[in-house]
This record gives sequence, C-alpha cells and structure tokens, in this order.
Amino acid sequence: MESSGIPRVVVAAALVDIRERVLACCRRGPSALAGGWEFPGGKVEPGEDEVAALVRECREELGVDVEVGSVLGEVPLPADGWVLRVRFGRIIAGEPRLITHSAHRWLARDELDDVPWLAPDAPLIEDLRRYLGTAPPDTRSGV
Ligand SMILES: Nc1nc2c([nH]c(=O)n2[C@H]2C[C@H](O)[C@@H](COP(=O)(O)OP(=O)(O)OP(=O)(O)O)O2)c(=O)[nH]1
Repeated sequence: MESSGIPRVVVAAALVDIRERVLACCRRGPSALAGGWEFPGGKVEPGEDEVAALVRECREELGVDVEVGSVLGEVPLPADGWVLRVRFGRIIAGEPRLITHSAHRWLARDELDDVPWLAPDAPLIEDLRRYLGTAPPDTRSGV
C-alpha cells in the first residue's frame, strides 16, 4: 500500500456487445505482460474521475466511444497498493482498432477460457461467466 493507504486504481472495461460477447485484448508489452489478454483500460490519473479515465483509455487504446456501467468486480494487482476495477460497458461509436494491442477477440461465454488472461483477472472471468447470458445488457450495464 502506498503511504496514503489509498489504493491506486487501474480501471478497465468489460465491453459487451449485442451478441453477449466480451472484448478481450492482447497486450504488446511490457515483455512480462506481452501475449497476456486483458480488458482495455489503464491507470486512473491523480484527480481523474474513474469513469472519465475509462472513457479516455478506450479512446486511446481502441479508438471507440464507450458508455460505462456498473462494476463487475475488483481484484488486487501484484504492484503494492494497486487494484484493478472492471466495469461493464458498451461501445456507442466506432469499431475497435489495433492501436495499443496486438489482437482483439470478441469472446462468448463458452469462449472465455480460449485466451490466456493476465493472472489477476482470473476471478473476474469467473464473475463474467456468471453474468454473460443471464441478464439483459441494459440491466447489467446500468446505463
Ligand atoms: N487494462 C488492464 N490492465 C490490467 C488487467 N489485468 C491486469 O493485471 N492489468 C495490469 C497490467 C498493468 O500492470 C496494469 C495496467 O497498466 P497499464 O500500463 O496498462 O496502464 P496505462 O494504460 O495507464 O499505461 P501507462 O500510461 O502507465 O503506460 O494493470 C486488465 O484486465 N486490464
């Protein structure tokens, strides 16, 4: 934990499409993380609103506009004092482009294990498995 005792946050988006698939993104780097799959997102800047940070990251990484919904879950990251918080979201404009990632895949519920997710994401994938296909998207996203 950093000296303030307040966790620093990586926000990321479980972007779900009309077919109930979630967007998985393959990291290019750094080398320790390259080839691992993740939810698009990044660090919340000091003083930045979390939802605004997620909208910014999705524009930077995917070139899309997103609407951000409720929290899927939160897990600790290996870096001391950091947490990863994943929120549901949906793309409202644009098509994902390979800007910072090496590959994208839209994964259906039964395909969630087809890619090697970054290790901290494992509990979130289990949460996602329970959600996908069980609730209408507008209920889940809260938007
Ligand atoms: N975006 C994202 N990051 C994840 C996930 N799972 C996971 O362990 N992480 C880790 C990887 C990184 O150590 C950290 C995110 O840092 P980052 O480097 O992508 O953040 P950033 O986009 O703000 O990048 P930078 O400007 O600091 O370089 O969180 C995930 O599902 N999505």
